[in-house]
Amino acid sequence: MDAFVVKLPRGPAEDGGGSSGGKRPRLEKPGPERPPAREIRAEGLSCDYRILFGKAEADEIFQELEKEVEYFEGIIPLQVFGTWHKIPRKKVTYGDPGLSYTYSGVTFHPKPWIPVLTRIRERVTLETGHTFNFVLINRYSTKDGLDHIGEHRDDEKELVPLSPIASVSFGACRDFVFRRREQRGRGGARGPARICLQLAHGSLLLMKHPTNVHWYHSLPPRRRVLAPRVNLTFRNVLPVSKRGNVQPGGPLGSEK
Ligand SMILES: O=C(O)CCC(=O)C(=O)O
Ligand SMILES: [Fe+2]
Repeated sequence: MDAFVVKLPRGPAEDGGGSSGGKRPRLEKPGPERPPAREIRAEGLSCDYRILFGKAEADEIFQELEKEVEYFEGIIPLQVFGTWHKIPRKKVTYGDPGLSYTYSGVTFHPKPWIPVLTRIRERVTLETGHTFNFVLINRYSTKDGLDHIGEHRDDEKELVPLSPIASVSFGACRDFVFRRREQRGRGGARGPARICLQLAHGSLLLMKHPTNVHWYHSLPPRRRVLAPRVNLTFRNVLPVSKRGNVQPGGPLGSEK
């Protein structure tokens, strides 16, 4: 059996303040609305998962996201093994002025921050101690559960090296699957090859280095999930002046 399912709601209790320690202010105490944070660890994988927003606040933010976020219009090309496709979801980026990233050879500039995104970003910073200058938003629609994101790593050269990625989800709870980059074989002596999480409404998954070096992740199609889902990945993008020789098509490219 190669799949390892992390049953998030019933795992061992962790410190609700996250892993980076220090003197960060602690938010409300874990309670029925706010279960304790959970560390997810495997060889080369280090993530923290927690409920960041209780249901009422998550509902309110989700509604505001649905009203205020303006997704990129038209067909966003996705090149997989040399063939062009339309991405199977909606997508947009927001961020600090002057940043840019290249997707399948096309350079995009993020839209300026809007209040609902600033609110989420500030809460993520308060909770994790990390700051972020950019967010990639994916919306998986209601139509048939087939909207998805294929297997990829968030390892673009435009990202600040070693910086974590904070993934915040609203709406339908969907499976999120990590798959180890190197299949080691020989009885799986090095731990699980796959880890499946369920990312709940209002949750935060903090993906820390070196997760995106050693593990791919995906959000597979789920025909039975008919409710929409919005996911925000907060990132740190290098200002253009500080970038090395970034290859066109590489940054935030491949499946994204
Ligand atoms: O929707 C998700 O949970 C994952 C999104 C993702 O992996 C990405 O935007 O790079
Ligand atoms: Fe990703």
